Amino acid sequence: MRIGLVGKGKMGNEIIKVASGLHLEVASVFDIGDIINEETTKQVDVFIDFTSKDAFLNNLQLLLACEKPLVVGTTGWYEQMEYVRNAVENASGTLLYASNFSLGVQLYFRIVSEASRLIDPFSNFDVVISEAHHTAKLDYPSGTAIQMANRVMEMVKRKKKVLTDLTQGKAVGKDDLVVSSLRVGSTIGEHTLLLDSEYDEIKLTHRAKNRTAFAEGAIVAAKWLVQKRGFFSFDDFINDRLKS
Ligand SMILES: NC(=O)C1=CN([C@@H]2O[C@H](COP(=O)(O)OP(=O)(O)OC[C@H]3O[C@@H](n4cnc5c(N)ncnc54)[C@H](OP(=O)(O)O)[C@@H]3O)[C@@H](O)[C@H]2O)C=CC1
Ligand SMILES: O=C(O)C1=N[C@H](C(=O)O)C[C@H](O)C1
Repeated sequence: MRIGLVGKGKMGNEIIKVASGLHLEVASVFDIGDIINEETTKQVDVFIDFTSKDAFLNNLQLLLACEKPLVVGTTGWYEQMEYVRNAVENASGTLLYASNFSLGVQLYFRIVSEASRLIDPFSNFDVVISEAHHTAKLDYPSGTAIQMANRVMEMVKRKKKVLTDLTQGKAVGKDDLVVSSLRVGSTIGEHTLLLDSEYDEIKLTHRAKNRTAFAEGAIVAAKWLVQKRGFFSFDDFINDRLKS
């Protein structure tokens, strides 16, 4: 499998390192300003994109026109999910996305769902999400925190609205699910689900120690995707693996 890497930043460089350890070829690297077309992507079997929301959305049609599967690690674009899904389907293309390619986070997502299900009947507990990342991160809340919030909203019936920004002079409602973002130093990624009552608190935290798990997950997903066609999330891959 020959990888076409889109974006050579922190994650792009990690993909190059992990791919080399797995004896996989990164056949082409497309950084900002590089041309993506049929000619320049001849050597590529699958694209892996770690850029930015704007870069990903701007490159999407160009990438689909190359008729290669596309693994998307880039976050920040989930409000355009339907646009992206339609673009992939109209092009009869193949795309898999994840907010977080760490297998530990995929396990954590399931723990978040289960904790939310358990706390649902106990209305004396509030539920809050927080995330911390490095100061260079462009999007907030993190894609991972958005997916945690989706899981909480699915299970905790008293939460009606996700609140990612506070308003001066306005208190937080009991039915608001607060998602708070902190940007500090070179923090790789930390997510917490906090269950808080008058008497005690339960904190469930996932802390990434480095970026290797993100890169490994994206490469494993790329290997799975080259056999497929359609629009997928990393959950589809995990569920498929759990079956076999
Ligand atoms: N799903 C997951 O597991 C993970 C997702 N992420 C997400 O991945 C994305 C990238 O993260 P990270 O690597 O830390 O960010 P970086 O800023 O370190 O890297 C992004 C790279 O993309 C380049 N770029 C910008 N525009 C384009 C373009 N049009 N075409 C090609 N390359 C372009 C940037 O170039 P320049 O610097 O010159 O602008 C930069 O080199 C973010 O959205 C982040 O949230 C991050 C970690 C894990
Ligand atoms: O920008 C990052 O660095 C990360 N982004 C992802 C996200 O937005 O959830 C995943 C990881 O936490 C690192």
